[in-house]
Amino acid sequence: MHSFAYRENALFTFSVTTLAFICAIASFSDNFSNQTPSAQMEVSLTLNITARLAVTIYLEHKAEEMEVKARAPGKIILAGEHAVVHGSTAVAAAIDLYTYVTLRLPLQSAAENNDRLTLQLKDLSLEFSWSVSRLKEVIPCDSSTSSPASCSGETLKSIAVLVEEQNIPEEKIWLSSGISTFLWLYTSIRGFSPATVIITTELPYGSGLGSSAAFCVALTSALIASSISDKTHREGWSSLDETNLELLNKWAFEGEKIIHGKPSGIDNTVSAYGNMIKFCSGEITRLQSNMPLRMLITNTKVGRNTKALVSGVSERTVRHPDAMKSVFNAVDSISKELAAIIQSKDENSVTEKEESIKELMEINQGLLQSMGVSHSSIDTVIRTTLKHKLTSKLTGAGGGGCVLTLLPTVVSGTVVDKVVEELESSGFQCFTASIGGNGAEICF
Ligand SMILES: Nc1ncnc2c1ncn2[C@@H]1O[C@H](COP(=O)(O)OP(=O)(O)O)[C@@H](O)[C@H]1O
Ligand SMILES: C[C@@](O)(CCOP(=O)(O)O)CC(=O)O
Ligand SMILES: [Mg+2]
Repeated sequence: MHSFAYRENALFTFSVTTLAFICAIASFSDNFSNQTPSAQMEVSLTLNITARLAVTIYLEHKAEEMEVKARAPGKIILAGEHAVVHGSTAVAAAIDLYTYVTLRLPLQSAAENNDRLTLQLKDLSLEFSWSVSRLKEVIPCDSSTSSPASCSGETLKSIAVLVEEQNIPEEKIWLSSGISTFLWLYTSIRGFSPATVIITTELPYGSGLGSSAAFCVALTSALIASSISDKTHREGWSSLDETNLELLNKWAFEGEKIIHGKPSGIDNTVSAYGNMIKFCSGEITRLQSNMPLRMLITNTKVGRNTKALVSGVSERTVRHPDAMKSVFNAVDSISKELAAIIQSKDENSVTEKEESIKELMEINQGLLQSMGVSHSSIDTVIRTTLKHKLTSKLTGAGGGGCVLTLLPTVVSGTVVDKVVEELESSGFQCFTASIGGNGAEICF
């Protein structure tokens, strides 16, 4: 339906432009040679621009497809990972590293000749493709629904068959859950229709910076945007309205369930809404930071899998429910205190606030250790930064992945350079990212 609207629009603009073009030729041709050279030049320029416009619109129409782009950011968790899955409070912030999705939908006539759903993962030079009839044959039809619903075990099994057929290279087998999620979200939101979906990302995969959530949020944003009726072209990125944000966040959470098993929802929420949030059992409080917050991010490059780490903590909780309850309670207090410090407008100097944050990060890291999600590579980062009196904690699921190091305002660039040099000489990769930026955005 919306594809038609787009085509009619293009045809209308094309006709008007062509008419203007013909009128211009008619009115100028008779007396063109009688004009001064500068007037002749002006006429030629007008005709040239009009002709170019007409050709561009004609080509756009001939392309016979509609394109929607979306992007969603990764995140850091300042306090509360894992415990948040068990009902504790956590604090997270969006970072300025994004996953981008381009959705190309063929218009009606072109769709008749193209019956494929294609997924291109550009950074990995991988392409996966299914005929729409194959998708219809394998995925139960009731999976297409207008409101967010969970993927049933039966549907997930059927989708796994479609993923297996793609013969993913063994060294990239970790992508399987992402591709299953793609098929589930696409067919649930857009049904069984052809398209090409192109994905690129600035986030490292499986490193604690929320690549899975950014992927689910960006994909869902593009899918939802494709059915928004007002597709007036706007320059640059624009955010979605509250209703669509809420809808896409619910869908992205369902996607995260396929990848994480039992996600808390904090990653998709911060990726969708951006900024800095306090999150507890689905309840979101947007935080307004009243102090500078600089973090160094170190990627240990030790691969790990969030699903396995989350289920490891759950198993430990089943074995030692009382002890783990106390651990989760302690994390809850840390996150609440951290959120209060960040937002506080009182006279305490920035240095005092930074000292408190440092200590809270240290306690949080100790508790993450007791949940069994740290790693020797994380310990190496912690030891290296501590030599320079800097405090670090893991971020995300742990087990390797990324580590955050607080960079207080008094710390000089020379010290930071030294720490980075030392960390990188151990084979780690360091970078800084701006904290608390925009959430999901779309572009037509
Ligand atoms: N751009 C992407 N394309 C396809 N799958 C992705 C993409 N980004 C993330 N994923 C999926 O998410 C998984 C990583 O998620 P996870 O283990 O939660 O770590 P993190 O979210 O910290 O990066 C990958 O193994 C893959 O299945
Ligand atoms: C461990 C956890 O708290 C965060 C996982 O983040 P990531 O997938 O490692 O980026 C899990 C969750 O909250 O869903
Ligand atoms: Mg994840």
